[in-house]
Parts: sequence; C-alpha cells; structure tokens
Amino acid sequence: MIGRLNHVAIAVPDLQAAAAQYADVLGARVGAPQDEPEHGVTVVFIELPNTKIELLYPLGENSPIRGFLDRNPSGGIHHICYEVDDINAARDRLGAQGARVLGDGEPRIGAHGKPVLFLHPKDFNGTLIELEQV
Ligand SMILES: CC[C@H](C(=O)O)C(=O)SCCNC(=O)CCNC(=O)[C@H](O)C(C)(C)COP(=O)(O)OP(=O)(O)OC[C@H]1O[C@@H](n2cnc3c(N)ncnc32)[C@H](O)[C@@H]1OP(=O)(O)O
Ligand SMILES: [Co+2]
Repeated sequence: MIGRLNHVAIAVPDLQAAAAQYADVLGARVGAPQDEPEHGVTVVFIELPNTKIELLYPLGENSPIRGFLDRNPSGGIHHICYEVDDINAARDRLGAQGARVLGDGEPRIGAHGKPVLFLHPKDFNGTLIELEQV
C-alpha cells in the first residue's frame, strides 16, 4: 500500500533561519515559503534527489504544530509522508485494522495540491504519518 517517501517534515522555531541553513550551510535547493492556512502552517520545501524536506512553521492561532514546538523548542522531525495510489482505499484499510485517522477522516488538499490524511503517532511507534495520494 504505501509507496515512495514523499517528504520528511521538520518543525522549526525560525523558518527563515532554517531555510537559510539548508541553502547556505547544506547547499540544498530551497523553495519559497508558502502559507497553508487550511493546515495552520507555513511550509518551505527543499528538493533532494530522492525525496523532499518540508520545513514547517506555525500559522495562525490554532496551528496543529504549536504543541509540538512547545514540547520541542529547538524543533524536530514532525512527520513523514508516504505516497499512496488511492487515499480513500488506504484510509478504509487502515480504519479496518484499527489505526486512527486524524480529523474527520476525509482527505484534505495538501501543499502539493494532492489529497492528504494523517495517522495518529501513537499507532505507529510514536511517528506521525501523512499519506499523500500521488
Ligand atoms: C500543508 C500540508 C502539509 C503537507 O505536507 O501537505 C502538512 O504536512 S501540514 C502538517 C501540519 N498538520 C498536522 O500535523 C495535522 C496532523 N496533526 C495533528 O492533528 C496533531 O499534531 C496531533 C494530533 C498529531 C498532535 O496534536 P498535539 O500536538 O496537540 O498533541 P497531543 O497532546 O494531542 O498529542 C498526543 C500524543 O502524540 C504525541 N505527538 C504529538 N505530535 C507528535 C508528532 N509530530 N510526532 C510524534 N508524536 C507526537 C504527543 O507527544 C502526545 O504524546 P503523549 O505521550 O500522550 O504525551
Ligand atoms: Co507534510
């Protein structure tokens, strides 16, 4: 069911500084910040040869990553995103196996314009998983 690793997301306390570090210190190709108000974050994507890094910064009062940054003030790996062919079939299969799909269970359009869902970290070894239909 899960396919390629689409991205690894890192929540950061300073988006501009983190983007500059990837560009200047790590020599990576860094995109421009993009606000995602539906998801309560501003994201910066870093293109790697085999996947992407997604830098995350809270946007708005109810950002879902605010608690994570409060617990991890220096930032940290927030989630990993796997690609799936059919996100509704994936959701139904996971639900049938007892995995908790976050939110109302309906896919939402993510930063790449594709449907995404999130699975509860407590069900997957303390790792927040995002699924993206590609
Ligand atoms: C623009 C879209 C973009 C894209 O790629 O397209 C994105 O990726 S958007 C990314 C931001 N959106 C989300 O993360 C949505 C899903 N996340 C959530 O709904 C929350 O973050 C949630 C429910 C995972 C955690 O909420 P909260 O931080 O308020 O903490 P809780 O007290 O509810 O947490 C319960 C339990 O889980 C642990 N936890 C929380 N976040 C993570 C994490 N990222 N990785 C691992 N574990 C996490 C938390 O510590 C609690 O553990 P406990 O032992 O019970 O204290
Ligand atoms: Co993501």
